[in-house]
Amino acid sequence: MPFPIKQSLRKYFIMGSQNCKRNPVEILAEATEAGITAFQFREKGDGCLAGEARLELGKQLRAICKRSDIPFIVNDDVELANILDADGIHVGQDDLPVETLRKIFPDKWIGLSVSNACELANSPIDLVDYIGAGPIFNTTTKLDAKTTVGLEWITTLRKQFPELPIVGIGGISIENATSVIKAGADGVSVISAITAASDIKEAIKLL
Ligand SMILES: Cc1ncc(COP(=O)(O)OP(=O)(O)O)c(N)n1
Ligand SMILES: Cc1ncsc1CCOP(=O)(O)O
Ligand SMILES: [Mg+2]
Repeated sequence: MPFPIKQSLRKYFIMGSQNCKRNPVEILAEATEAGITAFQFREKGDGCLAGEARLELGKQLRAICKRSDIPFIVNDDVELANILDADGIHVGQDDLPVETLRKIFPDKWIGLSVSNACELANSPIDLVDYIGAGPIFNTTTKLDAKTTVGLEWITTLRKQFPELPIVGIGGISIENATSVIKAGADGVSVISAITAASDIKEAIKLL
């Protein structure tokens, strides 16, 4: 993995076509020009693409990340991560276990969502490359999001794991992003702060 992980987590954009009011390929191209540091393809939820259409979009988004030299992470789907030659995969607590994933992908980044102390106790942190901590604030983007955990969750994780790459997620905006970093995260991961922005480049600059 040629990318420095903590720097890559700094402005981590997550998106699928279901999050976009216009062409996702154009949105990602603008976002990379504006300085996002990593991208996660998350084609999931109401109105998302499936089958060939999903794969075709994935290929186009993957090509943009390659051109822009930023990591391309696939959400949940091992087969898609393989086909698209992703740099990493992001999974949650109900997805494929990290122990299995690490055997399949010895060299790809594995990101794991950790939302509370119970999940943390059951997570093989030594096998993951980074943690997605949240939802930090209220979000309407993910309908089945867990209970909002607040900035305290970042502080707690950082105290326990001084060196672990941590990215905050959930309801992160231009206005509150700094508080997530001050709490100890290496970066912010956002969907709507970018996809719903009237000026994507300005939003990324302000983030
Ligand atoms: C960076 C990052 N953090 C958390 C998540 C959420 O993953 P998960 O809990 O598996 O939920 P879905 O995204 O699969 O709905 C994420 N995707 N990225
Ligand atoms: C995928 C995900 N996981 C936890 S909250 C969330 C959605 C984040 O979207 P937004 O940045 O629009 O709140
Ligand atoms: Mg998942």
